[in-house]
Amino acid sequence: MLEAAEVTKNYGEVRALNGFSLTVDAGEIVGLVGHNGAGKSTFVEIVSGLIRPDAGTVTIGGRDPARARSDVGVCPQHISLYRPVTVREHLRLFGGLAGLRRAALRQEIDRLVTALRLGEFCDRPVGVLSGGQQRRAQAAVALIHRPVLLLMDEPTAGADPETRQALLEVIRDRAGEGAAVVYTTHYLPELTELDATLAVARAGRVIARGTSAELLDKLPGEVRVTFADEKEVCVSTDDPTGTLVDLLARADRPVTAVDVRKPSLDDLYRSLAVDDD
Ligand SMILES: Nc1ncnc2c1ncn2[C@@H]1O[C@H](COP(=O)(O)OP(=O)(O)OP(=O)(O)O)[C@@H](O)[C@H]1O
Repeated sequence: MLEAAEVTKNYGEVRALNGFSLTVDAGEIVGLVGHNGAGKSTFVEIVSGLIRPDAGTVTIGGRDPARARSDVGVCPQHISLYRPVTVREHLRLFGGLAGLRRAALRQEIDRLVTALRLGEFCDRPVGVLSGGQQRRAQAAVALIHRPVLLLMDEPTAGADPETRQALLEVIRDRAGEGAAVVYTTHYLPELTELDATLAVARAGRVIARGTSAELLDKLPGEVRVTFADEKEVCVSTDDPTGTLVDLLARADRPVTAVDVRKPSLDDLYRSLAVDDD
């Protein structure tokens, strides 16, 4: 659905993207992670058709982003809604612009009002809503025309657990119906909940891609043995079981505790996304 190859984008001296490549299939959720400034939002803006790359290619269902806008739903990192306009009016406006007719538009609005729990504030201007309510409204605007590619740029930033849960459920449902999803976040447990594959960005390119299991498999685990005198031995190892057996066999004092820690998504993030400088 989305194919990006060797995309480069410079802002003056700053190289925001430096050979960024990513493929996302229909029905796939890709968790795009990476430290601040890695290039995630710049990539999302290029795929949205908002800015053009300096080099490289991006296609959405085989088309240029500028020609595929109606296929794409964008939830930008910063709220970009009209403050005096109500949530329902936003949904009518953007649904109408995307070509939804009356009955279909009403049905789609009703679905989103229920799924994202917008009912209580749907007829209030965006400007008077709380941050979490605005987040839900922004997501609804991204989803109203049932896009086949969803670009969600930190959609749950600052959201409370209920808002987060509602957003994740809707995104999972849309992927289940065949939408391709690019989901950027700094909150990695969300990616497990979404059953997302991962793309790790660093310095303007994707440096690791795969399921979390595949990426975690390449990381060492940690074995910790505590002795009766409260001294500890902690070893980073590719073979935790073998290492533990070895440490216990060589122990010259009573052992009071052992702990084998498998690598976590946080370890993965730390190992792959640290800046070079
Ligand atoms: N409009 C712009 N003008 C100049 N520099 C920019 C602009 N947009 C982004 N950059 C720079 O490009 C680089 C990549 O920024 P980008 O916002 O894409 O990163 P990000 O991975 O989304 O970061 P974050 O996690 O903080 O949202 C950064 O060095 C940033 O300062």
